[in-house]
Amino acid sequence: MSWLSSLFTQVSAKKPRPEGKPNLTVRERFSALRNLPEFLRLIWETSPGLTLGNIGLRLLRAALLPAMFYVGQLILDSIIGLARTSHGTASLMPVFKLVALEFGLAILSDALGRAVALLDSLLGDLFANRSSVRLMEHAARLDLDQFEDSVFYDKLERARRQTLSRTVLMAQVLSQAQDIITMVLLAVGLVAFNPWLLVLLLVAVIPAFWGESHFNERSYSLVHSWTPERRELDYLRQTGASDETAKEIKIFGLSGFLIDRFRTLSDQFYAQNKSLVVRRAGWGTFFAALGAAGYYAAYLYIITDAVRGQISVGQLTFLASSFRQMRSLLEGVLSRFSSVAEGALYLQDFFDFFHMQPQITRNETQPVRPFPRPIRLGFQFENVGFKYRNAEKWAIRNLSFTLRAGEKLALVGENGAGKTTLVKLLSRLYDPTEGRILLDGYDLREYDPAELRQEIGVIFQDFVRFQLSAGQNLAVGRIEEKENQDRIQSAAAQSLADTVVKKLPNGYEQMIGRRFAGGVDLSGGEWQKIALGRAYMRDAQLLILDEPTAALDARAEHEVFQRFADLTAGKTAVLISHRFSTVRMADRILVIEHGQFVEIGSHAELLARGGRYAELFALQAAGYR
Ligand SMILES: Nc1ncnc2c1ncn2[C@@H]1O[C@H](COP(=O)(O)OP(=O)(O)OP(=O)(O)O)[C@@H](O)[C@H]1O
Repeated sequence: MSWLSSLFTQVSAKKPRPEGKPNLTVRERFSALRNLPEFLRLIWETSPGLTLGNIGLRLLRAALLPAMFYVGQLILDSIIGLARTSHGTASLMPVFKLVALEFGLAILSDALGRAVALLDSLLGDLFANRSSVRLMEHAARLDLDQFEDSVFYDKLERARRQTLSRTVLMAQVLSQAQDIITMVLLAVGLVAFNPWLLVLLLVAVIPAFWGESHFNERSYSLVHSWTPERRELDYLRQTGASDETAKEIKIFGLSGFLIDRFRTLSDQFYAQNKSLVVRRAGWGTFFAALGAAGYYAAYLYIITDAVRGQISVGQLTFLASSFRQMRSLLEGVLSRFSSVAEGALYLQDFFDFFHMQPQITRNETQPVRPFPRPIRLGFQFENVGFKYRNAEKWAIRNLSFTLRAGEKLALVGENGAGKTTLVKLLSRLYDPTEGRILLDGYDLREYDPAELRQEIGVIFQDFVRFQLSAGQNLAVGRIEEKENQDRIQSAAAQSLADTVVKKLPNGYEQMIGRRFAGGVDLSGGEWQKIALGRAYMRDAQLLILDEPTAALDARAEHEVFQRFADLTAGKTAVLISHRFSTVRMADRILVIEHGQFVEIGSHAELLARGGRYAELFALQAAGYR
């Protein structure tokens, strides 16, 4: 039995499991079970009442089956007793009572089954909802940096996808416990009669379980190792018959070529799969026969005892039914074990996700520094360097400059120079890898990140187009003020979003974006005006606009900046733009290249200096001549 030896090598040698590959070693299956207590605790916390009810009903149901078998035994024995002694004259009342009892138990068992299914589904729905809320709450606490790690992201995705299957896992775990209790109760009866019956049962069932696991793993491996070919098969099938490809397939006469390749590949897969399913069917028959042999051996043994008068006919049926039931329960428990253990392994992703902690938090050990109002000195970059997670090169390096309080600073640099990165460091979406950023002389890390973000209004170039109403899309700039219509309307007026809203059929109530019914989509520039309005929703001390006007037409851009200068009077502002017509309005301009400082100064100073800025400015100006 080569499969048997391969099973044992699995137990002893743990192989690395490629990502997404579902076949597990036995050891992996067992060790994943350690996640179950924590999982059960979460279920309990979801609803102690429903959980208690569920467990209570299942306990009752677990005990019902042995009770019914026992009543069956009593019925048979009393029938035989009556037939022997009374020759039809004695009262049938005791038998009727027993039958009525069995009938009652049968109805109760059915009702309990339905009640358990109902509680499973209610508890499962509630658990799925609570898990999604927990997941969203925890994800909101984590750092941006963590979302950019592909391993973390896979974990989050898997944790998210697991929400539904975890409710299945919950029902499986509870059913497993219920069946085990039924088995223990039935086993007590069998052991009381003869312990060897239990041994016989295990001998009959366990090989079938091992066989099942082995062939499951083989099919998974086959399917897994054939992933590229199966993708190719899908591709060939689609390419061979689709509206997009039909034209070229006909003109070039490619159908024969594609069909031949499809036929070759699918025949190879068929051959390999056939050998596996034939072996599986063969072994399956053998194991089923082994199980049946165990059952009939036990049956013979019990019959012999009954014939010898050592047990009654009622006991005979009780034991035979118990044995048969135990066999099917044991098979069920063992095969469910595989899926429970696999589900428990996926729980690991879920828990790993929750064990992850954000790095950018308030320092709990030090008293938090109150945010300065107003900012007096500004933000000072001291030799700041930053490298994205898993990135080879530095996005920003050796950067030193001061963003003075109250000034309007424009950032200029080619694509990928590090402008957006600098803004993310200012708003503490990331912390510098090297060096530090000071605010009024103290490290930015000494302030509460939540307070810092309240004082900063940032509109990123890839701002979010929320599928919400126009008013809500503005209100996200300060969500606490979502009911404050005056504030929303004045923010809209400041960013020119009011001109967009006026044209909408339902004004501020109009759903924008196409995802939901009745939604109206906007042009790129119209979206940008709405997004800009978010910056004016808050009374931030530092305003950052990352390419805020890229999609605006020339007239709108001019107007936006006229207003911007007025509206940010006395506030600190950072502007990122590739348009020099915008940039030149700033008090000073910082030029960066490959994440490094190049020069800083006013438009006039930089032009006079004749450096990089003057060169870029001349280049763009030439385009307009
Ligand atoms: N999340 C990220 N992970 C890894 N690298 C990143 C990430 N974001 C940006 N980078 C890299 O960091 C460098 C600086 O990017 P940044 O977005 O700051 O440039 P930018 O000056 O704003 O460019 P643009 O003018 O195109 O908006 C680029 O080389 C970019 O590829």
